[in-house]
Amino acid sequence: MILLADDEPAFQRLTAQWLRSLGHDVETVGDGDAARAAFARLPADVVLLDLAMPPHHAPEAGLALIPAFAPAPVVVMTGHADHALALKAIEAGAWDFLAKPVDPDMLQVVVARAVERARLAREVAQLKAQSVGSEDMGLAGSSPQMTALRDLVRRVAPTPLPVLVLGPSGTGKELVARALHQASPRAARPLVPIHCGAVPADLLESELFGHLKGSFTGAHADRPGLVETASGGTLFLDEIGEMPAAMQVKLLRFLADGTYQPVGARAMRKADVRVVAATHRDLQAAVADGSFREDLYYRLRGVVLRTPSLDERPGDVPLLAALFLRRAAQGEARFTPDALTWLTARRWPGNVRELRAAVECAAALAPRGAAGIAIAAQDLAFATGEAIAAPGAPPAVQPPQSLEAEIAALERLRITEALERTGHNHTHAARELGLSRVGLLKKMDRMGLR
Ligand SMILES: Nc1ncnc2c1ncn2[C@@H]1O[C@H](COP(=O)(O)OP(=O)(O)OP(=O)(O)O)[C@@H](O)[C@H]1O
Repeated sequence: MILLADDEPAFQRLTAQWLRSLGHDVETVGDGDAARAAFARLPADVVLLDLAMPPHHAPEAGLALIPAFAPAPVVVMTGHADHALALKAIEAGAWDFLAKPVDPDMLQVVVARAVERARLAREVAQLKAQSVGSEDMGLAGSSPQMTALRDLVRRVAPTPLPVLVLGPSGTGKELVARALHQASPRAARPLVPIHCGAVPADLLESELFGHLKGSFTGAHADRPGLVETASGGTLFLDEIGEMPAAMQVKLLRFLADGTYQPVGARAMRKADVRVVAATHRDLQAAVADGSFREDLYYRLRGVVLRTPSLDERPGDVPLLAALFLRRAAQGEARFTPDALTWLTARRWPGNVRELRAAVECAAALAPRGAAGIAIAAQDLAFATGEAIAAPGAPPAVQPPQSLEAEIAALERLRITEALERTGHNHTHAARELGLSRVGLLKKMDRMGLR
């Protein structure tokens, strides 16, 4: 479908007639707001846009409109003498331009190219969506929990149902939202994320639903909201549990029938958006204590997906660590056996995010030998701030392997600390540790510390 936005009735009529005679579906509108609203309702494949239309008649307002139609190719129509403006439009993301009065043959060629481009973009998105069906969709892990989660994502993605993703912090809730979008028929349209807790409460409404020029101090121009930007695609409401009460009502109305009101606007608008929300908070408890609306909770939870913590699937730790190491290291890289033991023995309260950060940090700091980098337990401990070894100093904390090994590591740590504190005076260090001098020396011999 082609959206033709032009305020001259005669031009609109004749152009639409010509395009229809060439076999295209055409919808016509006479101003910028109507163009945006029509696109939000039903995203067109191609947009033909006159840059100087009501309500502003200023070409700058037309230029500002161009991104709202992404990813549809936009063909702008300018006056013959407006070459500079046409170039600005291309910079702003327009696909092509036509000079007015428009030559019908030229129009036919430009529109055919733009339609072909839109078709190719759709095809690429479809192929991508099919291929994600066979891979891990970016959600790595071979545990039964992750396999079940991926299965659910594949089943839910093609539906228009709203999805609520629940799980502790750092477990991949945003990745699930991306996988849902990528495997859905909306993949060619944008996925628009918003962190509901990061935007100040008084700005959230305008951020989500947009505003009209002059609707509040500082609103110097009309601005589309994220709902409009996500039109035809997916809106990801991250940390939905942080959404202020006043916004919860407005979001509820939008979820009920797809309508919303930009700040300062009189009329309602409509957008076709699939909503995925996520939170690490216990939403049911928030409903019980009155901080989250019950009706909104039930609207959001069309389908509930849960991302498991790493504690629930420790078997995924080596696999994820190897994945992050492959991504972070350029060239050969591996973990030493003690590093793998350390990784699986440790708990990861920050979940995959913490694991990823530790591996990336260790990979960046590890020295590169001829055979690439080998990351040891010590490097990981250093990366997580658990053991800061001074250059040349004996390793501070060894990875806990068994109770015996843990006791030995602690003994070694206490002895090296005491020696450092006493300037390597064996008598003083022994006294501090509650040992005889000979006893300390024997231990130091055994540990190779002399
Ligand atoms: N299964 C996974 N496979 C690969 N990477 C993962 C996986 N799960 C999480 N990650 C990575 O871990 C990091 C955190 O993931 P993400 O932001 O999706 O978590 P989250 O649950 O949304 O966190 P928060 O609740 O703090 O917003 C990201 O870098 C992400 O790429």
